[in-house]
This record gives sequence, structure tokens and C-alpha cells, in this order.
Amino acid sequence: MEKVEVGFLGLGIMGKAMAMNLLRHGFKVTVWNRTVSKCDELVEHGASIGESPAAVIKKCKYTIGMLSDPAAALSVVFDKNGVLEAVSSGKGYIDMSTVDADTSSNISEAITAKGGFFIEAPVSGSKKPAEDGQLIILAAGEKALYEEAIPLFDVLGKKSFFLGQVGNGAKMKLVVNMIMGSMMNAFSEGLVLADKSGLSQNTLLDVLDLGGMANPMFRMKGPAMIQSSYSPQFPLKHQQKDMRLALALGDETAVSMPVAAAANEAFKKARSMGLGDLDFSAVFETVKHLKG
Ligand SMILES: NC(=O)C1=CN([C@@H]2O[C@H](COP(=O)(O)OP(=O)(O)OC[C@H]3O[C@@H](n4cnc5c(N)ncnc54)[C@H](OP(=O)(O)O)[C@@H]3O)[C@@H](O)[C@H]2O)C=CC1
Ligand SMILES: O=CCCC(=O)O
Repeated sequence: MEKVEVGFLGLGIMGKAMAMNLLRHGFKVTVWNRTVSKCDELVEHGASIGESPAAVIKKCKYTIGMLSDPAAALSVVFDKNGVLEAVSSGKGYIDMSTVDADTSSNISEAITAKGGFFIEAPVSGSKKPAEDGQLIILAAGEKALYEEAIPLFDVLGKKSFFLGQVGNGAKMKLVVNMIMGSMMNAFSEGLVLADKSGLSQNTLLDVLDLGGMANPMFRMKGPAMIQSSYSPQFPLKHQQKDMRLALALGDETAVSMPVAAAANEAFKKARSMGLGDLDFSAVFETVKHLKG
């Protein structure tokens, strides 16, 4: 792909970092966000603003969506002045939001019915990997669009997978985040158990980091959690959404997931405590609270 104009819908934590990255690598980017003020910083760095999702699609051959959840992803496509109004033959829409397979399939069918091309491409990796172009991209759908989008994915990510038919990217992402959410709960319980047993939580982090369970998540989030610091990289409300969608996938496939179900309850509890906009590691607060 020569450095064509790329549309970008949704400038939250991830979308802003990803759109900025595309600008930094010489792409022309036209942005839209529901809360218009979030476009300002991108415009300062050379982006143009589209008045609506439809206006962005009309202007750009390829448009990326990075929206919070299924309701947002659907609204941006199907509502008035949405993506669908402007999709026409040859336009490519790439939804990188984390949604369920049905949401992706509904969007795909509507776009292809109007002659457009669609891939879903949810990502693994958070704010910092988004800023650094180190995401892991889980794409599925129209193979030709995937291949055309590789120059974009090369900027946004360190590796992209093409997983076949629409829905497979969404499912892979939900499986990954289900594991991550369960791990975060086990990690939180371990930190509380260490503390209540008279052990140093920092020493626990050192022990974990030297063994077979060492991982970037424990390494990066652990020290901040010990300080009760939860600056949002991945908002807890989105992790709970992903647990909910993964559990629904487990319902469909008759896979019993008691660990994930318990983790989901902890994230729901955290939301009820008003922690939804904090980083998902704030689920630690619910474990601290339960253990008194
Ligand atoms: N943060 C992370 O580490 C990661 C997040 N993800 C996934 O990426 C997606 C975006 O995450 P993130 O950037 O963190 O989330 P944010 O909450 O920071 O941003 C959400 C975006 O969705 C928009 N939005 C929400 N509801 C609507 C709506 N009804 N109509 C139009 N726009 C809407 C918001 O607009 P507005 O600004 O107006 O509120 C904002 O642009 C989610 O699906 C998340 O699960 C995937 C990997 C990592
Ligand atoms: O969906 C969010 C993923 C966050 C991460 O992979 O660190």
C-alpha cells in the first residue's frame, strides 16, 4: 500500500496511540471520535478531521475502527451518518475493536453487501505496545483486504496473524483475554496471600520473575499494584466485557470455565466499587477487600 489516506474511528487509549503511530510513519490520517475534543492532539500532529464516520469512509479507501465494545462498534457502522452509509465498492473497513464473533459477522455482512471489504483485526497488547507499534494483530475476514492492510499492520504491530473466516479473530482475542483476566485474579490473590502470611510482596515479584511463570504482565503491573496505583492502560470495564463475551463463547461451545467465571465476578465486583475506568489490575482491590 502506498502511503494512502487512512481513516481512524475511535480515539480512546488505543485508537489515539495507533493513529499517532500511523501519522509518525508518514500516513495521511483522517480521524473521527464521538467526543470531538479528543481529535485535537492528532490534528496538531497533522491529522484531518472527518465530521462523521460516513465522511471518513467517503474520503478514505481504508478505515480502521477502534471502539469500546459491541454496542459502540455496531453504532458507528449502522447509525445515521455511520460507516455503512458511505461504504461502496472497493472501500475497506478494518474493525480492530474487541467484540464477539456475531458482532463482527453482522458488520461484515452489511459491508460486503454494499460492495465493501471487511476484516476484523483485534489486538493483543496495551497502551505502550500501541505507542511503540508492538501490537499482536489477530485478523480474519477478506484475505485480499488483509494483504492490502499489511503495510498498516507492519506499523501498528510486531506480528499479524490471518486466522481465516470472520469471527476467528474475535474468538482468538476473547480466548487470550479470558486467560489474561483469570491470571490477573490469581496474581492478585497471591499478592494478598503473601502479605497476610507476613511475606514481602516485592520478594514474591522477584521469585515469580525468575521462574517459569515470569511474564511482562506481572513484571509491569506488579510494582504499581503494590502501590495501589492503577493508571488505566487497559480499562477494567473492558476486561470485564471481554470476560463476559468469552464466557458467552464458552456457553455456545459447552466449555466449562469455572476459573474464568470466578474472575468475571471479581471484575463485576470491581465495577460495582466504581473501579471500571481504572486499569484492570485494580481488581486487586476487590481481593484485598474480600480478604479483609
Ligand atoms: N486499552 C487496552 O489495553 C486495549 C484495549 N483493547 C480494546 O480496544 C478497544 C478500545 O479500547 P480503549 O482504547 O482502551 O478504550 P477507551 O475506553 O479508551 O476508548 C473507547 C473508544 O470508543 C468510543 N466509543 C464508546 N462508545 C461509543 C459509541 N456509542 N459511539 C461511538 N464511539 C464510542 C469512545 O469515544 P469517546 O471518546 O467519545 O468516549 C472512544 O473513542 C476496546 O474494544 C478494548 O477492549 C484491545 C487491546 C488493548
Ligand atoms: O485487550 C487488552 C489486552 C491488554 C494486553 O494485552 O496487555
